[in-house]
Amino acid sequence: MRQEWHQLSYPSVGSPALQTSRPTVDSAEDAALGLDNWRNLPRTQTPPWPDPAAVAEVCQVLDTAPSIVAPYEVDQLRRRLALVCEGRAFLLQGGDCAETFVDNTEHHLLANARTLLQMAIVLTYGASLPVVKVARVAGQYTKPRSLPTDARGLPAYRGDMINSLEATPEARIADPQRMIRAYANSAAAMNMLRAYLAGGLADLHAVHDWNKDFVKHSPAGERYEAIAREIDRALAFIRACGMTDEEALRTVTLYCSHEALALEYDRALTRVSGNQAYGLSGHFLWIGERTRQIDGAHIDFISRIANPIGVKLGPTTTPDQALELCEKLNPDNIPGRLTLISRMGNHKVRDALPPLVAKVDAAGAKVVWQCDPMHGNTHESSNGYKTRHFDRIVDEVLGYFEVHRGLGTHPGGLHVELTGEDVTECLGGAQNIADLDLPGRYETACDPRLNTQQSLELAFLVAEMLRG
Ligand SMILES: O=C[C@H](O)[C@H](O)COP(=O)(O)O
Ligand SMILES: C=C(OP(=O)(O)O)C(=O)O
Repeated sequence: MRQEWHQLSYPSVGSPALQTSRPTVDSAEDAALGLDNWRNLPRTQTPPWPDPAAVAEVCQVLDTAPSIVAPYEVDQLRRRLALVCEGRAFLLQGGDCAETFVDNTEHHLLANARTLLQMAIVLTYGASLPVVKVARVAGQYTKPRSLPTDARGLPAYRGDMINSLEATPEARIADPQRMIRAYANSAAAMNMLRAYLAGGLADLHAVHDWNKDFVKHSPAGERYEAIAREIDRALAFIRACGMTDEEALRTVTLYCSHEALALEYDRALTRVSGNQAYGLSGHFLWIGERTRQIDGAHIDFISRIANPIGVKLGPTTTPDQALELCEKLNPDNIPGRLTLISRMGNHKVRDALPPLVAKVDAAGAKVVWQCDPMHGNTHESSNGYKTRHFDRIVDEVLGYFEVHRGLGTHPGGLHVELTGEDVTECLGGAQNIADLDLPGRYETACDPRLNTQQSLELAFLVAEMLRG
């Protein structure tokens, strides 16, 4: 039976009692689920924990702690992503490159959530489709690195879950106690977001008012006025019909996601529900470009949990590798289970993406195709900052739409690094941020993020692409 969007919001009346989860305490069950197989497999980007016994002790604490998310939410997200897979919804995923403990504040979390919601309204209108909203939040505390050391020769910063950004040899030692802090921060973040989202943060009219403000004040606002006016008229129509009290207009579900890199953490927060394992450290977990080896530890772990999952695909991915990932990660070909996240770079997307999409599509593999226009477009500015240019980001998205339109597949979504703060980390956009502006507010702990204005501008441009 075809399920519609509104039927996926809550467990339907008459559904069985809410399925709860439990820690994996039975070793026979553990073995059957294979949740620890990864421990014997080749693994890259392993956190350089100095003392394995200390890691085990921390994991024992996390093993029985309440999980960050619940299995029914994870299932609900998978069903929503199935609609994306079928071309009946769009996926918007975004947030910090690296969350930090110090920035896990009410102000920062709400600013990021608000920016994502603002983008979602514009995209909903542009695509005329429901938008599934997934934040990089409540667990995005690990980073894969290109090199083991930084420019000063210190051990690389690997995310607050592993070591500290502070540039001293002591602060860079991997400390497993940080997993407990990451867990506590993630739980607090989800608690706060759930409360504000239920209390009106996502009210459609209020969020659109913020967008109108953006259009009014942005130097490029004129270009977006037409779409903003159309959304305005649509909302006025809804109001005139007396639908202002509709639950759907006042609340949204915002799912949380992070890269499953520190497998000790994600394994410790895995629980069993029914006869399946769920990675309950987040709703959606993904594997990065640097850890997607088909016989490696990360792919093995993620293959064993029931969550919707993603894999990043860079320009060196071969069509055979893409298909192998589908076969290994989604053997039952469940729509919504697997998202393939292309991050090719704007110069390569038009050549590198088509063979992958064609091969996966020809094999009948059901996937969500999502575009990450950030990670293939990083360069160093003339004054030494790691940055990305807005024009290249937009061009990669454009290339991604062209490829999917050419092949008749659904360009299912966007994955971006953004913040609701007025930072100066990415170049260009209507504010015309230049190399010399970068030091003004360059605050990221790792990679450059779009600021609020650049994020909204991207949403308006994508809305134009979706309509056109
Ligand atoms: O966010 C992604 C990666 O962690 C990052 O791009 C790697 O950065 P590096 O090349 O500075 O190590
Ligand atoms: C590290 C990331 O991406 P990638 O694996 O694509 O480099 C990321 O999204 O944070």
